[in-house]
Amino acid sequence: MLATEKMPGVAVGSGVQTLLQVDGVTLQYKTRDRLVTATYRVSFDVKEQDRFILLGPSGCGKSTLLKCVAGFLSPTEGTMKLDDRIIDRPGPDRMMVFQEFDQLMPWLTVLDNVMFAMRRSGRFPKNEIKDRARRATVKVGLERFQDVYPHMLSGGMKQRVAIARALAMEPRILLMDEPFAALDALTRRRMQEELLELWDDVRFTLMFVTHSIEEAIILGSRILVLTPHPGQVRAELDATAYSHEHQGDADFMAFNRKINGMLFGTQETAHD
Ligand SMILES: Nc1ncnc2c1ncn2[C@@H]1O[C@H](COP(=O)(O)OP(=O)(O)OP(=O)(O)O)[C@@H](O)[C@H]1O
Repeated sequence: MLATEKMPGVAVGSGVQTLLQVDGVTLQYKTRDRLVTATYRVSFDVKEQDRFILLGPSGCGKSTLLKCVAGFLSPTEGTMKLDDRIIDRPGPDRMMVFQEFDQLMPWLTVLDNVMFAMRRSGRFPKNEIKDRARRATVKVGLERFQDVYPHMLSGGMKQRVAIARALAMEPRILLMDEPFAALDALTRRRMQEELLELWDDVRFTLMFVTHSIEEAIILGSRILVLTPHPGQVRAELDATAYSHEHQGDADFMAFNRKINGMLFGTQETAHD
């Protein structure tokens, strides 16, 4: 089935286990002369197989929240738990997928790129690494490209390698911070479609940061709308009903306007 259809009847993220619990999280940076509050008392849950979007204006703390999930910084207030365990450091159960253009090592083949992080982590028996890496590339549909170098791949394929490399570490959640922000509109759309297709095949749990309302609606199963700096939760929305095919539809446009109003208007905090 086409990935961009969001599968009516399949309850994405519902009835499945809560993976990540964020409870009243305030995040701050201490600089030499001031304290910057990036987010204020943010709470949300991410369930297995969610495509969970953090959406908000520049500076509202989206990246900071993602870094906290990754374990690079700790909350000043509140807790973050993954599988009921407090997150207090980085770990292979949370893999960050970086932007397409800086994430693969150009001198290594696809398979070697996937194996590199596995070797470094020391998590897997040496004699299993190659097989595991092969399985990860097969999972993302790149079995015929294992011995190819990154410059021979399309942008979408490079993204698949980066995701294969992350998935090979068997994370509980994939974290992506505005990976498509620098791309032209057509490429961006193709990458979004690729990501959804891959999600359809593999059903990983995804946390994705964007400040594009449209991208959030297309990619997300759930959208957390944050207020301007410091970020607070304005709303948590179900976006399972919308995808690329619905982009010009009245419903899609109305949903877009609703979110736009939440971000830039005066709408009250809401949950639906
Ligand atoms: N290392 C840092 N030291 C001090 N302040 C920081 C640091 N990183 C981010 N900030 C501040 O924290 C706030 C949140 O930043 P963050 O990058 O998380 O926002 P964002 O929503 O991801 O923004 P954007 O969409 O522009 O990437 C901003 O006011 C930013 O200036």
